[in-house]
Amino acid sequence: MDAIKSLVQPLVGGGGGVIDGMKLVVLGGTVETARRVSSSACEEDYPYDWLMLWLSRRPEWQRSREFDTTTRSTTPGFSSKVQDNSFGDEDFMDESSAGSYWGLADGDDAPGKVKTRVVFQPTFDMTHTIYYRGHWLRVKRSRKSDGCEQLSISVVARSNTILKQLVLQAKKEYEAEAIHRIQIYFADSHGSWRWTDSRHKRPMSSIVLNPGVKEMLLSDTKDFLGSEKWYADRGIPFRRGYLLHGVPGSGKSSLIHAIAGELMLDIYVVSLSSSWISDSTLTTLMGRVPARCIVLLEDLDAAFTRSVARRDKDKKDKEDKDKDKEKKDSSGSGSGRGGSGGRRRRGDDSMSDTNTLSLSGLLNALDGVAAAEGRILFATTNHLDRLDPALSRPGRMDVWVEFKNASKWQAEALFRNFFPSVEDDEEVSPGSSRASSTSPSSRTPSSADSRSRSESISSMSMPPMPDEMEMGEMALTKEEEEELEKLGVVLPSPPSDAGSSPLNPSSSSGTPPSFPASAMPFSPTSSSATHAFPPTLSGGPPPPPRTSSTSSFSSWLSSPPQTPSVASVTSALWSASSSAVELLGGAQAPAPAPAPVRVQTPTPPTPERTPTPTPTQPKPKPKHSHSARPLSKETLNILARKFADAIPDEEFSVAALQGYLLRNKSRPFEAADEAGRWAEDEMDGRKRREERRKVRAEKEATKKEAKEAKEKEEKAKKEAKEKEEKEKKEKEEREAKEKEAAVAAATAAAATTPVSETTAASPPSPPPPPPPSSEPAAAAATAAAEPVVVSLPESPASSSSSSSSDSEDSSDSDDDDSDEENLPPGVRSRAERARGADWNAVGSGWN
Ligand SMILES: Nc1ncnc2c1ncn2[C@@H]1O[C@H](COP(=O)(O)OP(=O)(O)OP(=O)(O)O)[C@@H](O)[C@H]1O
Repeated sequence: MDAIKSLVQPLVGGGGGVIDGMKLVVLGGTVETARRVSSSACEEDYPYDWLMLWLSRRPEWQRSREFDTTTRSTTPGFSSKVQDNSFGDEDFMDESSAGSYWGLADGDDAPGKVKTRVVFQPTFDMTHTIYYRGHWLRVKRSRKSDGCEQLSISVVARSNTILKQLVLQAKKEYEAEAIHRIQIYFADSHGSWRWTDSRHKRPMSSIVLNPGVKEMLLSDTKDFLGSEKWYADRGIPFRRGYLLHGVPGSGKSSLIHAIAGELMLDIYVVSLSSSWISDSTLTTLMGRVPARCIVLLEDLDAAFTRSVARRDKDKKDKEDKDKDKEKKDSSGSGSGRGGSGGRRRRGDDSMSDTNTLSLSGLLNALDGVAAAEGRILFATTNHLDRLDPALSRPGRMDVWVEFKNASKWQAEALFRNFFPSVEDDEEVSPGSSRASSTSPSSRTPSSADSRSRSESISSMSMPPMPDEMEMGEMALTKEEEEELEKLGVVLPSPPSDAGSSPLNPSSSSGTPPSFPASAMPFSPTSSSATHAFPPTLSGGPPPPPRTSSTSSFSSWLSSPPQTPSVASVTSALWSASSSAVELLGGAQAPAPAPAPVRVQTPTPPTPERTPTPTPTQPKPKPKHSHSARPLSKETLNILARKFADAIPDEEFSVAALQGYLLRNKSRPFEAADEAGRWAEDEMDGRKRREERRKVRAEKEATKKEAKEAKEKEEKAKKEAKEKEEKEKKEKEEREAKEKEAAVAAATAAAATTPVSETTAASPPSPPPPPPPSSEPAAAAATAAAEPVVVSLPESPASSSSSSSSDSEDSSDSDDDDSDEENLPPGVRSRAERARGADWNAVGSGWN
């Protein structure tokens, strides 16, 4: 309402009854004729992307005092660099082509200076007014409560044609952009696909593989996409898988990128080595890919390695558990320890919960019920030996292609592709890529043909628009109307001529002027109904439209689908290179589900090598330091051959050779001349590195052994010490027990002993002395069994009685006693001395 008021205000001006009445009329009419289109980024709503791209190109934002800028747009069609994008190679940005809509660009051409591209977008929660074809449009970008971005464009007009035109134009511009680019989506840990990057298509001709390989793959994928009916008729799931395996840097990702460009398919990447990947996440992701796309599973071996590691871990856990149980049983206690062990294990389990992709989970995601149909699956691995044979089942990985280090043939082709030739420069038409004409493979019918078609599609899909300012509100052409109908674009019709709108005969005057994005089924194809795309997070856009891509692609494949896929593969293979490709499995059999086709990197034709002539042409001086001057074809051939001769066969990856050429990009002659030395240096360096690695490994092994020996020794020492301490402790415990027993016995004996002397005169009985050892204790125990006679010191008064008792107790010492009686006073007899000793022994306990 505010918007309308602001528009009407200048017209109606100040107050007054008549004016107020007029205001009401105008306002009422305006309300009735206001039209709005809105679109949201979170839903599967392509128009959001179309409109955002279109808006960002509007010159208004550059004049506006309120706009948002970004250097990282989520809108496909904008080039962006994303840190976590590990897919493929560097994408060189074409600044000049971007200039038209990158509002601000650093105009400084200083070499090496990084340019920052800035996109202008409507500010959030601000209403912007832009002029389009004689109408003022009001644009509002807002954020909904669920965090999704929403874009509303409204216009005050009698009909909604202008909005339809706007949507169509935005769509065309978007598609014209998308036709040169492929979109890359990465899986996230929530099981959703996030739009991550948009890349320029990579020409097939820039991929240097031995003859026949890429042609075979391209033709096979095309055949597959055109064979949907064949699969449906036979009830075979419409899926095909390609396994690319081999050394790193050999072009696996690059080839997938190029094929995606040729087929105009987007790429959905999942890295199976991600820490969060699990069976359920992968299944969800696989069920959410659109009907036509390339799914790329990177590091396929990670799933298997982890499965094995997990099996080992489970085994170890089980052993640990058993050990714990045994310990618990034997000790009869230790519940605390067991408990903590249990807690620890649970902790480990919860960690592995985030990382539980299993082989069966992977296989299920590939061909389970939830797996999407129509997708082309590419999987890459550097470790074929780690994969499970279960993967070769049809529908999982049907074609296996091996990638090796660069052959001489590849080295030569790479060199020729890398440096420009004069002839090529003359041949190259403005705007076409050099690489597409230089590579011999670009002249193969399939890629050249498809490229020219895509170019014609591109030029067809974006007709020059008439000057907007002068056009005013135009009627839609018949084609536009049909296209809108196909798209299912439904816009509210004006109440006055609702029934008469040729575009929307079905829409009634009751249609609300504003409607949610979901009410606009812009989905380009009917198959998009199964395109269960999840809401992307943080404003990532849904997959871009592929309407024209798909339809134009089907026009490429307008011939009836090739029936048996294997046959087509076979023909593709043999036509590509009869000697180059080896088929494993029944290629002749009209098998509905073809056996995996294994393509080994073919041995390239070895050209008759004549001694490489030295190019006679004087070395041209490069005009620019960053690129070489074009060479004559003859010179280029000579140099390329020289280069290939100097490079040993299958020693270096293509990526390594490319790195060398990049360092010499302005010096083709030197690049060819010095290649031999570079290769030698590299191989020497490799040897040295290998030796260093060996020495390091040996050192580490020795260190490890020494450490283990030391640990063993320390453990033995510790065990011996523990044993000693344990024995000592046991001995002490035993002694203490014996002592207790002795004391108890002595106490018991003392309680039962008849005292032979009057206790009145006796001193208080002393506590029994502790037995020094077990023997005295035993003696004491024996003694306790007999009555103890305690001899007291003889008092003069009792000497007679004492002597009488002596005479009774020791009859064998009668002689001595009688002798004693005869002894002079002060001289003690032997017996008396002995008694004194006894007395002392007894009395010592008192002192
Ligand atoms: N066969 C090839 N043709 C053209 N360029 C290649 C080829 N192989 C490698 N390259 C170049 O080397 C770089 C790395 O290539 P790419 O990522 O495709 O290799 P890869 O086999 O997928 O490696 P990895 O297994 O490590 O992922 C890229 O810049 C690419 O342009």
